[in-house]
Order: sequence, then structure tokens, then C-alpha cells
Amino acid sequence: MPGLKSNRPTYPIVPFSDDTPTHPLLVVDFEEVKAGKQEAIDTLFKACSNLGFFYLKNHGVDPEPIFAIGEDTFDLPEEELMKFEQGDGGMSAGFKKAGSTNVDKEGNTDTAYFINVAKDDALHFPTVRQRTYPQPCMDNMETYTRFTRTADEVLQTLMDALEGPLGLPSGTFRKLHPDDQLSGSETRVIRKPAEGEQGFVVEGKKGGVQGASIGAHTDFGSFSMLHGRGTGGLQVLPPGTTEWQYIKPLKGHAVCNVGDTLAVYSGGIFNSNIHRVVPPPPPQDVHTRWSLVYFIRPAFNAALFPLSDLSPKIAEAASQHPTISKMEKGVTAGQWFKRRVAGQRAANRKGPESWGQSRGTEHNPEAA
Ligand SMILES: O=C(O)CCC(=O)C(=O)O
Ligand SMILES: [Fe+2]
Repeated sequence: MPGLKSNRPTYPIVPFSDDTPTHPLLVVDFEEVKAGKQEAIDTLFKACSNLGFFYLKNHGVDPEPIFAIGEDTFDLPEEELMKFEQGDGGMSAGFKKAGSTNVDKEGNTDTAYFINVAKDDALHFPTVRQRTYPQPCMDNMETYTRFTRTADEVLQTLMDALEGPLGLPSGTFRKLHPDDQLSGSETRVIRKPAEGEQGFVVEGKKGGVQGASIGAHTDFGSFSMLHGRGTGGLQVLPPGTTEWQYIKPLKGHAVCNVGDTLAVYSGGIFNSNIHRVVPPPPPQDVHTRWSLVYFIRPAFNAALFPLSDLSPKIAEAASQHPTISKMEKGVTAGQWFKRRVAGQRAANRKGPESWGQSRGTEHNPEAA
């Protein structure tokens, strides 16, 4: 409103320290991919086949209106937010309180708050397809609708561009990620309070192991697009290494990554890489960490299996992949999603074995 000034701080309050070592990522120019420029598509294909993470620039997605709704949402008393809790049955949409998911096999728990709004509810509002949300989200659902449409289209466009190089017929991925069928696609706002702030929880140390803010995981869906507010804390474990490395926040650049379902569809040509979130490295550790992810995930009823029948290149890769070659036919994307969401809930933990049972494409029990 004219004349009214927000009393919220502008992030980052302090910049990410140049002294913190970081892992470089390839930069993909969305406009160039969309225009069909071969060099940009080659960079995208290379990024998806190696680390599976890349910076995306010129994407045209503005996360700030969603961050603003997230701020109003997390201002609500916890007992109000708990009315919209995800539950332990495998639903991701809704509120998640810090401490409700496991971050490792020792049973340490997470320290971040989520508000997840399903694509189904954002695109079909005012029809409730999965659930309702706290009042600030309901009051601003049109903002979620616009954001979901834009972010979803960016990720669909990236998948369109990858079909040719994978040897797939054009339109294959859009059929697996339609707007009109229930799916796990969602927008997630994440708030990780700093020490002294409301809702702060210190990372656990069960079994002598230092817990993370969000535990090491691969993403469940096809592509994820992460927007930050300049605060670090995201780390990747590059293939073949044992040291976690920070990803540097870059202004105007989203961090995108391949998730499990795209890795499976590609027969393992693409890599759904393990990552985690730890408290921001100093001097940013004294402030709230905000992040926001749009996850595009296949329709719940879509089969989750390498697309070998559509591409000899995928058939060849799938036959050689250590975990994907062992996948059973008949599992749907919805079953995969539910197992992974429910398996991470602390309330569903039976013992150290529960952690392995909740893992994704990275998990090879025979190699452990
Ligand atoms: O907040 C971040 O930097 C990443 C969050 C993430 O990996 C997730 O929610 O799956
Ligand atoms: Fe993730």
C-alpha cells in the first residue's frame, strides 16, 4: 500500500562470508533453454548427469510475495499452525513443526519449520483438492496460484528440453506431470530460526552424531527449484566424496536439482544427489534462515519406472544402474512419495533401520 513500509528486515541481514569454501555449480540460462539454444541445453544436460544441481538464471520467478505470506504464516501461534499439521500418514501438504522428522539413523530430529502448499490446491482454488492451510495462505491463495503456475512452467520447460537428449518423444514429461491430476507437487517455505529467536531448536547430538537442520536426503520428485534470501546452509555431497560442501547463495539465481523420480525416468542418466541443510555458517548464523522450494512431482497414479520402452538410451543406462536396475515394476510415484514422507516422520521411527527404509535412489543397501 502506498506510504506503508514493511517493518520486516531485508535479507540477507549480513552477506554470506567469502571465506567459506563452496562447491561451484554450472549456470543454466533459462531464457536460452526456452529459446532452444543448443549450448544452454547441453549445459543443462551435463549438470543433470553429473552433480544434478545447477544455478538457474533468467527464470522470471519472484519468490518474495511467497516469502511474505510465509512470514505472516509463521507469526501465528504454534497451536494455530498445528491445526494444519502434515500428520504421520505420508501427506506432505500442510505445516511441519521443527523436530517432527528424523535427520539420520541415530534418531536426531530436524530444526526447521515448513509450510507446504500443494499445486493441486493452488491451481484449483477455491476447490480444496488436498487440504486447507493457515489463514494467511488461504487469504493469499491467488498469489500461490500465480507462483505455482510460473515455477511449474519453468521446470516443465527444462524437462521439455531434456527429452531430445534422452531420446524421448516430445511431450513425455508433461504427460507425467499434468495439472489436473493429484500429485505431490508443492511450494515449501522453510523457516530455520537462529538461537534466541522464537521456535529455535538446537541441532541434536544423539549417538554422538551431530544432527543437521534438515537431514541428508535426495528429493522425492522430478525437479526442485530453490530460492533463498542470500543465506547459506545448503550443502551437497558430491559423488565419490565424503566431505559436505556448501552451495554459495547467488543473487537472482535459483538452485535447481534433479530429484528421484526424474533420475528413475532417465534410467539413472540423471543424478538425484544427496544434500542437507546445516545452520548458516557465521556470520549469518545469528539470523533466521529463509528458503523456498517449488517441487514438481509426477501424478500420484503415474508409474515410476525407467522410460526404457520409449528410449533405447534409457534402457541401456537403466540396465547398468546399481539401484535403478533393481526397482520393481508396479510402484507408482504416489506410493514412492508416501513411503518417503511417512518414513522420515519421527513418530514412525522404529529403530535405526527406519532410516534406510525411508531412503531414495541414492540408497544401495548391498553397497553399504
Ligand atoms: O533450504 C534449503 O536450502 C534446501 C531445502 C531442501 O533440500 C528441501 O526442502 O528438500
Ligand atoms: Fe531437498
